[in-house]
Amino acid sequence: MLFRRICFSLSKSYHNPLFLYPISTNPFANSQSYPIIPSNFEALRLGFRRTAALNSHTFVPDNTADSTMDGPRRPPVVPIPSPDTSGRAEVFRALEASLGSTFSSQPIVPNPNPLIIVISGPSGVGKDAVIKSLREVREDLHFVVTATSRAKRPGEVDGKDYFFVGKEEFLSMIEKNELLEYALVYGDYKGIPKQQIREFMAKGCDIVLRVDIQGAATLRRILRNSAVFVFIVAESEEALVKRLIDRKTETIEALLMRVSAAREELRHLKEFDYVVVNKEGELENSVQLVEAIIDAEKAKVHQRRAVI
Ligand SMILES: Nc1ncnc2c1ncn2[C@@H]1O[C@H](COP(=O)(O)OP(=O)(O)OP(=O)(O)O)[C@@H](O)[C@H]1O
Repeated sequence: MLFRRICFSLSKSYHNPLFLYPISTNPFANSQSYPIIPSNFEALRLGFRRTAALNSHTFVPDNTADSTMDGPRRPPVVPIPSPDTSGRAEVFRALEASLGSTFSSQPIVPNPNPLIIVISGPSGVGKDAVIKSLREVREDLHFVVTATSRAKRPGEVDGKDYFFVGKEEFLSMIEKNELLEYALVYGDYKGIPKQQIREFMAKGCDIVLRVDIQGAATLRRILRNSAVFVFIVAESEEALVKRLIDRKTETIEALLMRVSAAREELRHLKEFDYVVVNKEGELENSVQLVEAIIDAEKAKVHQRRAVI
């Protein structure tokens, strides 16, 4: 009851700072040019007058003004010509003069921070397929090339498929803390070079990292919420297994290992920020959804900020 009374008396108070907020804040104002004096049009519109006795952000109701929102208005101190009869520049200047400040040409919102997008999911769900299509439609993304200690296979291109570095060099990269994350996979090292990420983030590019579930878990520990984690999944276990069989790239042993690992890997879904169900024959929709996730992340008011 006491709380309600306080709220009621605050809402009645003309000294309530919330009540005054729209007057004292002008998001378009360039405060370098003129001091912001919210004295004329806006104040008159709301039926306030400025008082010298109170501080510059404080106003009291002007009983001489018409304080109803829809009633007749007092003309602004600086007459503003109608856009119907005057040029845009003239109306623009009059609006500035009336507000007592110039309109800034600075962007209202700064450029979004470069984003790190971690794409992961069980084997065979379509990570590579999604990334391949994404590469074609988004030029502003940098797809990180992983470093590996394994030998180059026929047809592989250094710097495109992997950075092929010898085992000695890889160990030296670990020693110098040059890798964001690394793992020993079937006797070969694989890792993400920090320098490559730094270089492209400095150019304003968003970064895409394609890692397995274990890699994603490690990156989550390192990057926490500064990166966005996307889990790609097939619509069903059955669809996933059929896709892997059709790919014809695995031996029977490898196939069995991948499908049994996939079951366990699906449990990690909750550690991700987004899930994309890559349905059979609907690869394009999945790519569009990943794009929408990136766009939504770039439009966030509270941006992620990754420091590598
Ligand atoms: N939406 C889809 N519909 C039908 N086939 C698909 C779809 N997405 C991917 N594929 C096919 O499924 C197979 C597995 O996809 P892909 O190789 O991209 O999986 P992956 O997640 O990268 O697997 P891995 O982790 O084993 O490398 C490929 O043959 C690919 O062309």
